[in-house]
Amino acid sequence: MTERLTIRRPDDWHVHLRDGEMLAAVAQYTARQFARAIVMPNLTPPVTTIAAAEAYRERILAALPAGTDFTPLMTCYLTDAADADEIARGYAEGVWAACKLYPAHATTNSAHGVTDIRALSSVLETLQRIGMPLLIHGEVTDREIDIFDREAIFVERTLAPLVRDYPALKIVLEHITTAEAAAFVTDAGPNVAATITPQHLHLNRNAMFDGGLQPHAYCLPVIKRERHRLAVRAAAVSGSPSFFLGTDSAPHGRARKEASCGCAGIFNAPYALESYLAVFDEENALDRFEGFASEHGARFYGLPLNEGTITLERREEAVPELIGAGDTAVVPFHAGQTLGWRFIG
Ligand SMILES: NC(=O)N[C@@H](CC(=O)O)C(=O)O
Ligand SMILES: [Zn+2]
Ligand SMILES: [Zn+2]
Repeated sequence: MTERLTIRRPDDWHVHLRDGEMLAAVAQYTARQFARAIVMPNLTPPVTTIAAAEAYRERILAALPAGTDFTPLMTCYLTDAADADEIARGYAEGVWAACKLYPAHATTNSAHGVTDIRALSSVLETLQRIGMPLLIHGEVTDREIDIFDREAIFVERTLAPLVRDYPALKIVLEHITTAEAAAFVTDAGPNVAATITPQHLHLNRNAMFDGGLQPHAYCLPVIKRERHRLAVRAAAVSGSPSFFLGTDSAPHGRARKEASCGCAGIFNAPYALESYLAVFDEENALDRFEGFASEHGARFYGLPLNEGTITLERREEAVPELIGAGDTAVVPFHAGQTLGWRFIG
C-alpha cells in the first residue's frame, strides 16, 4: 500500500477567496496547499475592470503572511457591457488569466452576469483570437427548468452551439456535476475542459436530505444523483487532460448557511487535497492524481508547471466542526469526519 504520495505542487483552478474579513480568514488555506489559484470575480461589486482586478490581487497578497509563495490568477467577470478591448489589454498585461461567464442569476453574486451569451460575439471572437480561456458556470437560468436538469440543458442548448461556432475558443466548463457534462467534455477535443470539485466526487443528492435538511451540502450546481457522481468520478480519475482540479471552495459564514434561505457554496479549501486524494485512492488511481492536480490545468491554460513538490501521508486527519470565529466562522466540507490522508507540505 502506498503510504506517502509526493507530487509536483498543485494548483486550484476555481476558488472563491472573497474579500475583507472573510478573505483574511480563508486565503491562507488555499495558499497552504496550492501554488496558484484561479480566483473567481463574483465579489460585490464584481471584478470587471483591470484596475479592480489589480486592487483585488493586492488585497489577496496582503491577506497572506509575508513571503507566502502563492500566485492568485485573476479573472474578469463578464457582463452585458463587457468590452473586448479592455479584456484583451488586461490579458496582454498579465492581469487576467481568464474571463468568467455567469449566466445572470445562476448563482451567488451573478445578478450582473450575462443575459444573452450570443450578444457577446465581439468578446468571444477576441478571446478565441488571443487564446484567453472562457470559464463558464454552466447552468440555464430558466426557472421553469428543474434545477437538477439545468446543467445538462445548458450543455445541450448553449455550450454545444458555442463550441461549434467558436471551435478554437478555450472553454472551461466549471464544477461539472453530470454525466452529460462529463461526456460532452470527453468528446469535445483539446479546447474544452472541465474542473471538478471534491464535493461532486464524494456526495450525491441524498446528502442534502440526510436525516434532515443539510445546508452544508448545498452548492451550485446542486449535487446530483448517484449515477452522475459516478460519471464525474470516472472522468476525474480517467487520466484525460481535459479534467482538472478546481475546488470551488466557496465560504459563507455559518449563519448565512444555517438560515431560512441558506447560501449556496461549500468551504473545502482547508482539506482539499486530502478530500480529492481519498477519491483517487478509492478508485485505485493514485498514479493519476498528479496529472489531475498539478499538470492538466496548467497545460490547458498554457502556463508552466510548478517547480517543487508536496507530500501527503496515509494518516488520519480529523476535520473540525467549525473553522474560524465570529462572522467568519465557516463549517468546512467533511466537518466532524476523519479523512485517511494528511497534507504534510
Ligand atoms: N458554488 C457555489 O455554490 N457558490 C459559489 C458560486 C459558484 O461557483 O457558482 C459562491 O460564490 O458562493
Ligand atoms: Zn459557479
Ligand atoms: Zn465557484
